[in-house]
Amino acid sequence: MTLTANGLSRTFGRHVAVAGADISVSTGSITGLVGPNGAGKTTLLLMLAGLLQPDSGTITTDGAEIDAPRLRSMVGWMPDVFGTWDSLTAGEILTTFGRLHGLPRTDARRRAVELLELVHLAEFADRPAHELSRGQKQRLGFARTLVHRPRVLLLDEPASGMDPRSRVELRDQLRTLADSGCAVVISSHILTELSEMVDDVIIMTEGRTRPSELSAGHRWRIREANQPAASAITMRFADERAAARHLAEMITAGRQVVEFARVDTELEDAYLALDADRT
Ligand SMILES: Nc1ncnc2c1ncn2[C@@H]1O[C@H](COP(=O)(O)OP(=O)(O)OP(=O)(O)O)[C@@H](O)[C@H]1O
Repeated sequence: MTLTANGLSRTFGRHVAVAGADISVSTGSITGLVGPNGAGKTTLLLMLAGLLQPDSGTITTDGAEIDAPRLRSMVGWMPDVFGTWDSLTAGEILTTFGRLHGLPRTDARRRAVELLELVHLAEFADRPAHELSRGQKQRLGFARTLVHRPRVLLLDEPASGMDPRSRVELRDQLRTLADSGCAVVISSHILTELSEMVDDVIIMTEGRTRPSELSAGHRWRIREANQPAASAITMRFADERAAARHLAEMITAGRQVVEFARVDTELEDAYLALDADRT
């Protein structure tokens, strides 16, 4: 399944927030959405989630136009600030969302238990949401996003309040979800982290989208024993297997490799090379 938006635009009063944005995401892939503050990322995601009416443009799934209610039923939307109903417990919040998505009561309860376990909040099932920390609320927000088993996940800065372990888990969970048939879009300003988890990147500036001009594959830094750090070399490999093959060849040839690591600043470099700035 492919979700495609063409020429999406949205203005607020006289301010053009999104100006003819294009994006296409498919099952199995994780797409990063990056851009400066005010570039229009959240506005674009809201339109893709069926929560904000575009002024113009089309949204299709596998080529067929899709209306907002159907979009809402297939998309899981995780906003950057997750408002909870503070007096409800974590379990009640997820059950309520399940019910709102049309699950029968017992299924909604079962799904809530399953999701609280997934995000390691089972012990908070019966505690009111106001007792959760910011990162815990974000994990609950992620669980809420998954309640109706969406086929498309749109996540706006999902990891900003999470601790390192939760971030790593989120990254693994997103890959598992993509592998099991989800298309994932994730907006983030943490570019090194993003580049570790995405297959594609869309850059947004002043309401417009453009594919990132990242080359295929990744660069790896290689240093041999007694080689000064400054003279370590970098090489580009198509994928991890190719990198591992090269490492094996070096070792077989008796080279004393002491550093062999992926360089994850490429997205950051491409971003900083943009002329665009915050608005
Ligand atoms: N409801 C609104 N009413 C008026 N202007 C809005 C509204 N929502 C967004 N905007 C404006 O539209 C532009 C795009 O905002 P948006 O939130 O989509 O940017 P963003 O790329 O998500 O930014 P950030 O990285 O800071 O989250 C901004 O200039 C913002 O001020």
